[in-house]
Amino acid sequence: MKAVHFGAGNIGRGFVGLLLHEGGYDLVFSDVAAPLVDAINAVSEYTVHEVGDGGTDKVVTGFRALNSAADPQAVVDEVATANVVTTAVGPTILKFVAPHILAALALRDPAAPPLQIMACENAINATDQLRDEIRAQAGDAWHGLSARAVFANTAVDRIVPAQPAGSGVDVTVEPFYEWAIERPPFGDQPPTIPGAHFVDDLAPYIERKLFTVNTGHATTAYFGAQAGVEKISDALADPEIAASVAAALEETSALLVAKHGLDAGELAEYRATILRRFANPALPDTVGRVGRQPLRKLSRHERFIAPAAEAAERGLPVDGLLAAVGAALRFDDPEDEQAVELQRRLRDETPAAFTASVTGLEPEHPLFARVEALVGRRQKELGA
Ligand SMILES: NC(=O)C1=CN([C@@H]2O[C@H](COP(=O)(O)OP(=O)(O)OC[C@H]3O[C@@H](n4cnc5c(N)ncnc54)[C@H](O)[C@@H]3O)[C@@H](O)[C@H]2O)C=CC1
Ligand SMILES: O=P(O)(O)OC[C@H]1O[C@](O)(CO)[C@@H](O)[C@@H]1O
Repeated sequence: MKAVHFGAGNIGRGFVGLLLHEGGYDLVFSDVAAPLVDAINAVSEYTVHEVGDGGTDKVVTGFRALNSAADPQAVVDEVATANVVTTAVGPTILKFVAPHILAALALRDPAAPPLQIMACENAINATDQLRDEIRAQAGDAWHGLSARAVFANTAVDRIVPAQPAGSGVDVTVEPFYEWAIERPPFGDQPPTIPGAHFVDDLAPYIERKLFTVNTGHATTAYFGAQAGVEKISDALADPEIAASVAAALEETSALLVAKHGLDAGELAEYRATILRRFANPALPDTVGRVGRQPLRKLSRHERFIAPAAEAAERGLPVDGLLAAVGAALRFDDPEDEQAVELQRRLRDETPAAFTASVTGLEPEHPLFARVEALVGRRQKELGA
């Protein structure tokens, strides 16, 4: 069995690649970073170091790497004969992966079992986004190709920080992980990934994950950055920041209870677990990494605006989430392109135009005026 995984970065090597290896797949990594591809091909094994309580070392073997920028045809050929394709490239990069998969489907033996495709990104229905991109790029040819692949959405959860210089291909991760995958697209032949669990309806899982782990993590990062703290675990040790994170997460939990009927007590335990994970002092994680790409994180279907909008529509409280949005608007990291663009746009756009274009909220939405007011406040701080 063969799996091709696009994106040999932190989550690619430290989580998806590891679980595919444990499932018995030969692994082909595809990436565009030539030094990383060379480094992977220079070793015959790498180690995933789980740090913190209960962590162990896991060794991954049976892999190689291809550079899809230098040799796209080699990637297409591998995908054409693979059983599974996964991605962990970032949701905005899926459109660049799509042409390789499309070309591979055109080459694929029509009698072969359908290619099982799963995007492992922090986004709601990322695999559907990838499928829609492939379908759009295929045009009319899609009718003849669609039966050659099945697409399943997934929710992936493991904290994999930026890796310290000199660690080579090895990856340091937290011990915890969760990989929930939609079962129905596979019929009675799901991929063999013992570390994953298959669910009939992914919506509650992905929203519970994105609106708790990712909302909480990003809230910690933005308040931490505002306080001048560098490490995530240090940020959470500040009682004021911890209270702000707790306030935002109580609101997302209330939404998850109202929307999906999740149990309030179980959600409280889930929140406690993730706060312990963020506080793991052995994890070298920074507010810069966790706060990265604030424009993506402030968009309509993401970890702040999506739950706040739905909560507001239901008349549920949103003060904690809006406070987190206010902190996100102050995220000013010169090394992060989106943070630089965020601060530039805050200077250049009216509060209404900024709110509409960045958050995607409609002017008549119950949340719009409150976000617009936060933007106006930030602009006053900037003297804009
Ligand atoms: N790091 C984490 O803790 C988690 C990350 N994720 C998600 O996983 C995705 C990747 O995140 P990380 O691994 O942290 O980022 P990363 O930056 O470490 O890895 C991304 C990799 O994708 C590669 N890449 C970029 N364009 C590509 C292309 N066109 N084709 C193939 N490879 C390409 C990059 O060179 C890089 O090696 C994101 O969607 C993130 O939200 C999800 C859960 C946890
Ligand atoms: O690109 P993003 O969305 O920040 O992804 C990384 C996030 O995902 C997580 O791994 C949670 O699963 C966090 O470590 C981190 O905040």
